[in-house]
Amino acid sequence: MTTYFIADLHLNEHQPGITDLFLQFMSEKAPLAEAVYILGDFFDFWIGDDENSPLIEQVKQAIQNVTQQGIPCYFICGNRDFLLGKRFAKETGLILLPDYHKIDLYGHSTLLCHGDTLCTDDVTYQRFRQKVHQKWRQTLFLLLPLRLRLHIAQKIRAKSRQDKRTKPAEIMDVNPQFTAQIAEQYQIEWLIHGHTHKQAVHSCQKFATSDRLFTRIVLGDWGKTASILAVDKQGFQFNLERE
Ligand SMILES: O=C(CCCCNC(=O)Nc1ccc(S(=O)(=O)N2CCN(c3cc(Cl)cc(C(F)(F)F)c3)CC2)cc1)NO
Ligand SMILES: [Mn+2]
Repeated sequence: MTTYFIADLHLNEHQPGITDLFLQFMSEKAPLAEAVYILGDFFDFWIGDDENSPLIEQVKQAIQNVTQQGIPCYFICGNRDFLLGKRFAKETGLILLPDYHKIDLYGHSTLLCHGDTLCTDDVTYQRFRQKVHQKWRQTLFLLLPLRLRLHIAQKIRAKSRQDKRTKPAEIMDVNPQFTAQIAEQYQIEWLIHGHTHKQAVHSCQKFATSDRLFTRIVLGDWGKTASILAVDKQGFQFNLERE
């Protein structure tokens, strides 16, 4: 039996090819899985569970088909789809997980997260994140009419694109010291996350002094190809070597 991990599909209306890759994964691989974990930035943006579109309907149906077969599908929100909530989960059978979630993965103590919380050097982003994760702000935002939320979202996305162009690349990667501290705190061997779009397997030191290591597995973003991490009792592998 295999457990799958995917993240950073950034599903949106303008990239139907990625949606097709997801639908293919959910009809060919997921039904044979022990579990499926979606580790955030699943949608390119998300302004509330009341939003609807053919894309959202199609994706909901695909998830529901799998969860109704008794295959658990878990979701950790990303920096783009942190407003995906209980209603979406109820409609699809998705199980929402907190920002950090520890599991036993075939005998390996493993921590799952999206990865944006590990990018502590990006102070302006962390400030933005802290604000929009405040419950009262989310409640207020979700009370706004959908059209107004869409308008605000477009503005913020444009600003994000601008920031991404101007920020030095290294601050948008995980902070090694903070990541090691999290690994130590949760007492884990494996850390699986997405967000940086840099598919890789890193062997990291828990602390500068100690020789204790942990393995950091980074999921890639989806584009022409999917990035799917498959784990079973023999170990783990990515579906495709990146071109
Ligand atoms: O890699 C890096 C950097 C990576 C880039 C980080 N940037 C990034 O994620 N940007 C971003 C994420 C989500 C969207 S959105 O369109 O989905 N949407 C916007 C409006 N959202 C909102 C919510 C609340 Cl509660 C309150 C408000 C308020 F108050 F502003 F109205 C707005 C809900 C979500 C738009 C852009 N660093 O390491
Ligand atoms: Mn992300």
